[in-house]
Amino acid sequence: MNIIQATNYQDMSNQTAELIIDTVRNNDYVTLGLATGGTPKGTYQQLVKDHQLNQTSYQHVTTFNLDEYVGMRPTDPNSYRYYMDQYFFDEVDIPEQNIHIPNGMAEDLPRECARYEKQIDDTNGIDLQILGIGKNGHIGFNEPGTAFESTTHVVELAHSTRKANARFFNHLDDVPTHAITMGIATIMKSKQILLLASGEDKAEAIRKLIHEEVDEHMPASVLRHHSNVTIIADQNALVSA
Ligand SMILES: N[C@@H]1[C@@H](O)[C@H](O)[C@@H](COP(=O)(O)O)O[C@@H]1O
Repeated sequence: MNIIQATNYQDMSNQTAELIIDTVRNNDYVTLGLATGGTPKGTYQQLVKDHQLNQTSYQHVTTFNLDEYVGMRPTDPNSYRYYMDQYFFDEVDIPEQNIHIPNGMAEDLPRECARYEKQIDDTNGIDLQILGIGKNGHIGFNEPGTAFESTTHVVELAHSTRKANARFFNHLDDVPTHAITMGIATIMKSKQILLLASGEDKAEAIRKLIHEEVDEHMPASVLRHHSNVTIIADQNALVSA
C-alpha cells in the first residue's frame, strides 16, 4: 500500500483531486467509483474548480457510487444521489446516462443489487475507486463482519454508523436503518483504489488498516490484499500509524 501524508484536509483533497484529474485527462474512457460522506467533499470541490478553470471534461467518464440508503428518494436532500448532484454531477459535464447509484427505492432490493453488480461488470469494472473509512473500519457500508466475498447487497447499518451519519439528519431516528452497498468483493475488483482519511477520529481505523492483520472484523483491512491501493491521509489521521 502506498501512503501519502497530507498536511491537512485541504491538502488531502487537493492531492486526491490531482490524481483523479490525471486519470480522467489521460484516458479515452474512465470508470470512477465514487464515495460520499464528509471526507470526499473537498475533493469534489477541487474537481469542480478544475473543471471550471481548465475545462477538464467528464463526457467520457462513467461513475458508480458505493452505496445508497434504502427507502430514500433521489430528491431527498439526505440521499447520496442528492449529495452527488449537489457537490459534483450538476457542476460538471458528465452525461446523465453515465451516472450510476444503487436505487434505494427499488421494490425488489436483491434484484436491484444483482442488477447493479452486473452493470459494473458489463462496464468492464471500475478503474479508480474512491473510498472513505468509517471509525469502525467500514468501507462503503460494509460493516465489521461482512464477508470478503460479498458483492452488492443490502445491509443493516450498525448503530455507530447511524449515529455518525446522524449529523446530516435532524434526528437519529431519521437515519435509515438499511442501505444498498457495493460488497467487499465488488470494491476489490477495482483496478486502483484511493482511500481518504482526515482527522484524529479516523486515526485508530487507519492504524489498524496499516498494522493489524487482515480480518473481516476490520473491513478495510482487506485492502492489504489489493495490489494498487493508495491511502491519502492527513497528519491527524496518521498520528497513531
Ligand atoms: N457510507 C459512508 C462511507 O462511504 C463513508 O466512507 C463513511 C465515512 O464518512 P465520513 O467521510 O463522513 O467520515 O461513512 C458513510 O457511512
